[in-house]
Amino acid sequence: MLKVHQLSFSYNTTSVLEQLNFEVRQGEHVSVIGESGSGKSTLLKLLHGEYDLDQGEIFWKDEQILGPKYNLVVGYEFMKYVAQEFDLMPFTSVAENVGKFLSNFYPEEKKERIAELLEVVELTDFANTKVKTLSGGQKQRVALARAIAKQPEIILLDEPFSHIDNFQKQSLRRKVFKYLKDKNITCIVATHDRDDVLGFSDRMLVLNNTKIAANAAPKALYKNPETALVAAFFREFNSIDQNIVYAHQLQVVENSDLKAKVIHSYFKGAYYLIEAETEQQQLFFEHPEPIPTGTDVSLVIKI
Ligand SMILES: Nc1ncnc2c1ncn2[C@@H]1O[C@H](COP(=O)(O)OP(=O)(O)OP(=O)(O)O)[C@@H](O)[C@H]1O
Repeated sequence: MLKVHQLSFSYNTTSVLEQLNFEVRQGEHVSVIGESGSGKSTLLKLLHGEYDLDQGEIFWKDEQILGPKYNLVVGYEFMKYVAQEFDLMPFTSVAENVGKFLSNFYPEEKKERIAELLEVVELTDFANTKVKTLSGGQKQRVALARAIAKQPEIILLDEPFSHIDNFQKQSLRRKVFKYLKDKNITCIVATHDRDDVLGFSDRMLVLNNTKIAANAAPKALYKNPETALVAAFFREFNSIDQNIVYAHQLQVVENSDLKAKVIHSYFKGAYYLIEAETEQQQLFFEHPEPIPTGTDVSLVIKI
């Protein structure tokens, strides 16, 4: 169990996180979301022991996570952190990078383990390629494989799939998160991508204004987002009479009190996102077909 108690941290005089309290169980998958600059990366670095806290404490089981003031070497055996910048060995092969922290004592087992890890991150064909010749996304996958090589108890991932193209992202995400769940590895992911959260996270921590604005299951927050910040993370939404209404919850009908004029139709694949305006506000709704600009429509909220 990870326990964070009254954690406060500032860079020089700028307060970034104030009095955070939360817990994460062994094997749990928790996402940390929030606007750019809300402190997601800082929180992961603090959990990793990279900085000294201003206040509060962090425990993994019975061990207190301490910053550089108390620890000569940053980090702990049971914890791995994959930062946005990956610290790889550029002139050695993918396989050597992945196996860097594995013991050479049982070379056959080491080889098998590296093969298993390369399979998880879909880099089997690149085992002998030098890291310096890889793309950003491939490097990110090497960093992921290296982090899980020694089976940590807890892994901290900062935007883990940000460099990976859409062709591979979906399957890679499923493989990596399934691997972590199967091995009961606690996983904390800082992300901007709702697809990293929906379908994978047990819980979401929302950072806003130095505080935890929400801490709940993604489904609960999706169904009842409460704030624009949370709703915007999931999908396009409107604020109607101070209620959050997702674009897919607005439907065109023959006649209603909510009337709007269409401004633009955006092709979104399975549907069109229609931008419209009433006398008071701009509205977005989803529709199976484009609607000509200037068309008057009546809308109802369909919950
Ligand atoms: N080393 C540093 N020194 C001083 N200020 C910093 C440092 N690192 C981050 N900050 C500031 O702390 C705040 C939080 O930054 P952080 O990188 O944790 O946010 P984030 O939520 O991870 O952002 P993003 O989503 O853009 O990665 C920002 O205002 C940032 O400018």
